[in-house]
Amino acid sequence: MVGKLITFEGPDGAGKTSALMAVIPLLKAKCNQDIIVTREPGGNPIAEKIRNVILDVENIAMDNRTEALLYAAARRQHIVEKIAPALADNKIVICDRFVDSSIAYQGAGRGIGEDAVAQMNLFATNGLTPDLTLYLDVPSEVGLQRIKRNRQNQYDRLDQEKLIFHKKVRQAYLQLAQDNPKRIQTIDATQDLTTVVDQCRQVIEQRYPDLFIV
Ligand SMILES: Nc1ncnc2c1ncn2[C@@H]1O[C@H](COP(=O)(O)OP(=O)(O)OP(=O)(O)O)[C@@H](O)[C@H]1O
Ligand SMILES: Cc1cn([C@H]2C[C@H](O)[C@@H](COP(=O)(O)O)O2)c(=O)[nH]c1=O
Repeated sequence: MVGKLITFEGPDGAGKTSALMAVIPLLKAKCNQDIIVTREPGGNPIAEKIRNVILDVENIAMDNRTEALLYAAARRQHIVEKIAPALADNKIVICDRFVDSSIAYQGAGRGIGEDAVAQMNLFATNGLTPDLTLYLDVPSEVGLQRIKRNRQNQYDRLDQEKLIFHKKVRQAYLQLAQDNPKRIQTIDATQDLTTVVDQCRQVIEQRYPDLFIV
């Protein structure tokens, strides 16, 4: 594969989607390669259907390992249908969440174990790993407060989890960032959105100076 896979990660309410949507036009304006934007779980029709099942607030009976397997299944379909062909076509794929989310949420948050979830995802990804990950870090209280303030009518099954769950997720992300300092760049997402967007842009442009016309 010759393109680049760049992922955005972070706890719920960190501002990943907002930052990603704002940074894409800035990158596209300067980039000499095609950029596609996608998300997990989802990104193609089958994976979006799996997303709806996972996040449905009515599915309170869902077993933790079932949840982990569904995220991995959605990921597999997403990679096969969308990510791998785009990378083979030399595109830059920017993805809202990827395997790190499973390690943090299912591995740590649900308590399945980070190593077990990483192993399970190896089967789904066949070893595909992001070239660069932007981890938008916020304390769990801040992320949840943002969602409560602005998105209360769109609470999904994961958003509804207790604070302790979200704190475990954040700790796992911080550990992942510490263990993978070259791949994962941490951005303080408590800053205002303009600053966060500017820092995301700088990290990507500085990592790949050949791709951007400065
Ligand atoms: N830097 C910021 N400062 C204050 N509010 C922000 C900031 N970034 C995003 N928000 C607001 O926080 C809320 C959550 O943002 P967003 O949906 O982008 O987060 P997210 O990380 O994608 O969340 P989730 O993973 O739960 O979908 C939105 O209402 C957004 O307007
Ligand atoms: C990919 C992935 C996601 N999750 C969680 C994280 C969020 O709570 C939801 C996805 O919704 P968002 O609008 O994209 O934030 O799912 C997870 O637990 N495991 C995963 O692998």
